[in-house]
Amino acid sequence: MSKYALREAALQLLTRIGENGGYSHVLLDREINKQQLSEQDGRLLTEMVYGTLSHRDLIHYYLTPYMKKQKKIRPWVKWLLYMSVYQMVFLERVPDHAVLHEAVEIAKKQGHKGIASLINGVLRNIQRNGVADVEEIKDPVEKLAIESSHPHWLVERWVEQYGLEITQGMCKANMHHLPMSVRIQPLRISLTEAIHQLQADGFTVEKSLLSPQGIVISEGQILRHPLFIEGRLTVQDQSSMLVGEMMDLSPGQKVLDACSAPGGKTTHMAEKMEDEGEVAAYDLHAKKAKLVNEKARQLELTIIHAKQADSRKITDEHHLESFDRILLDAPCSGLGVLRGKPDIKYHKKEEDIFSLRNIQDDLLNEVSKLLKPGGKLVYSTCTVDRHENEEAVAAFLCRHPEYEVDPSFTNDLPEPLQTSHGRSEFGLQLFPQDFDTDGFFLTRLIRT
Ligand SMILES: C[S@@+](CC[C@H](N)C(=O)[O-])C[C@H]1O[C@@H](n2cnc3c(N)ncnc32)[C@H](O)[C@@H]1O
Repeated sequence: MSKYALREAALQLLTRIGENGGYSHVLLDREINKQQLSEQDGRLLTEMVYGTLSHRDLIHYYLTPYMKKQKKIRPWVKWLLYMSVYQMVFLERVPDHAVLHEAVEIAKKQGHKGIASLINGVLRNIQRNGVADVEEIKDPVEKLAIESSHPHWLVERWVEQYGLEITQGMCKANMHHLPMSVRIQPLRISLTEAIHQLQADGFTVEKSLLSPQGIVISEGQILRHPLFIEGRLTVQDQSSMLVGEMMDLSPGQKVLDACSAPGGKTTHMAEKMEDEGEVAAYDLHAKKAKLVNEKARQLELTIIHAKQADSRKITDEHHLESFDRILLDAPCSGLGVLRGKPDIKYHKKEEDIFSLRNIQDDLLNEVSKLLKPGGKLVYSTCTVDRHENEEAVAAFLCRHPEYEVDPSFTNDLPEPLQTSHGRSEFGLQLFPQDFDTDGFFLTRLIRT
């Protein structure tokens, strides 16, 4: 595909995602497959789309002084400018004159001479005079929000909860690509064998520090590899692997996974149980519960039975105090998983945190009734927010004096996490910059 056609495709995707909020990874994959793009073209298209989206607010800041006289411009014109400025400022290997020339050509073709001349004027001015320095922004929260293109309310909230330094680390990590990690199905392949096979096939891999089943892949297309296709390994972020590691499972137990789809943690638990015992898995949506059963089949695990149910009423399905282990991997605001999908940070709303917390409280209250005395309950979220994490646990413990944080929780954490600054009396908050993972929270409670 010519560079011009690639830029046109990038512009179409950006306008659609930026204005209508389509899922960037789904639309990008679809475009790459539809156009049958080479690996190199696919990478450039992804770079232009993801790069522009993840730097949206910073680019807007750069453009503002050059757009003062402009009244409203059409969305595609705005995205053409954003995309061009992204390439001029951040992509060193693309010469400015090529970016400028092609932007003007696209403007002529899709609009008219007037738009082409606007694009030409703005981009030439930027080429001549450069862009503003964010250091000029005095307020540190505002500066961080703009330079990392995160919503102001979120940066403010994080700074209040975790301080400026940790927030800076988080925002920076969210601007970078998340390395892919996979989990071996240990009943079907050993870690050494999997690493050996992947290396022999040209992959660059290393063992995870957080799970003995985890492999971090820095080079190589795992989704096309036979080990993945045959279900000998599955894709899972290392932070999520921690859950299976911390459930303290053994063969023969009866386990509840209250919010299970798509089944990453359900299958991990069944592996830890050597596929002996029972995992009752639920999800609010029937279609999603089906995904859990499919994943279990793919990985050749037989003890998982997933069904649709609202786990806020799960005591309708089971006897009280009947499970050895319970996992509540709760629906959450997802503020820990902003890095893979650069546009989702713009759609998050602070009020969602409060409505989700109500659901988390209801779920915790309900599932906790099903745990046997002496049993263990893991509560986890893929978010970074005290209200949904530490505070949710603290409030639960107040309401349920029969529960406490498992005193051996910290000692059982993998070695690198034992001294992590995210530990508190209520659990462990993993920040995305700590181990280059998603942001994640987990804790283990016991019923005394
Ligand atoms: C964080 S995701 C779970 C991810 C899953 N544990 C995994 O590792 O693959 C939360 C899930 O909870 C489900 N959910 C939300 N509210 C629920 C409810 N009231 N009862 C059961 N499931 C619910 C959502 O549909 C979503 O699939």
